[in-house]
Amino acid sequence: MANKFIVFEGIDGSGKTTQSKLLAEKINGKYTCEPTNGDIGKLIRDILSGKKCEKETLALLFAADRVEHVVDIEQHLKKTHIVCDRYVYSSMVYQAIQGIDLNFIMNINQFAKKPDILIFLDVDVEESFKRMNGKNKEIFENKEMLNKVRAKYYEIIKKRLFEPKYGYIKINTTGKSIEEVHDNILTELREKNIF
Ligand SMILES: Nc1ncnc2c1ncn2[C@@H]1O[C@H](COP(=O)(O)OP(=O)(O)OP(=O)(O)O)[C@@H](O)[C@H]1O
Ligand SMILES: Cc1cn([C@H]2C[C@H](O)[C@@H](COP(=O)(O)O)O2)c(=O)[nH]c1=O
Repeated sequence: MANKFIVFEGIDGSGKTTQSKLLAEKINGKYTCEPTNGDIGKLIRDILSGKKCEKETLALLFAADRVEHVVDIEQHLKKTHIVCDRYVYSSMVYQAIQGIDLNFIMNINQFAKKPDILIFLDVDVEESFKRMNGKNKEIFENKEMLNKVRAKYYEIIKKRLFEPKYGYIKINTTGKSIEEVHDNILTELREKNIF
């Protein structure tokens, strides 16, 4: 069976990093994330922490970071599964909400590799704020914004934009423990015969 490329998406504080690391460990895969820890990813994190930047520049930086990331993903897929914490769908959501045209976003990300599955971790915004507990999120730190982000994820999935090979898994994490969400994910992956 070929190694799988699995992507986690969801609003800030939905549990992506927690769950993607748990899944990567469970399936002996490699955890990766966007923005990456490379030079472009580091520049993006500087911007996200408050450095001024035009929204078009940020969209291009995420796409540029993704160019390097996709090369890395392709290499590692030869040897192991990949579990990715945020990917092109975050650009389709966050940059679109910032006012960037979706066709432009898809065009600058046209090289992005389609994942095998997208796991969308849904959560009530109120709960996500409690979980983030003051984490410094300059650009996207308000409930109205995160509600727009959540709605945009639903829109993308409904329209099946950049549809993964085996489709989507949607997990509602509100009121669930980390372990319960992890178990839900494993169950859904087995039901889709991903593993
Ligand atoms: N199901 C859960 N119940 C309660 N707390 C959780 C749950 N999942 C994650 N957390 C906690 O919520 C916080 C955010 O989790 P995590 O960093 O995994 O979210 P994230 O979606 O990656 O957030 P971001 O997009 O902001 O990086 C962490 O402190 C984590 O321990
Ligand atoms: C990949 C990607 C991310 N973003 C935004 C979404 C988040 O608010 C931050 C990343 O923060 P995290 O705590 O590391 O998840 O960046 C974006 O706007 N566009 C993207 O493509």
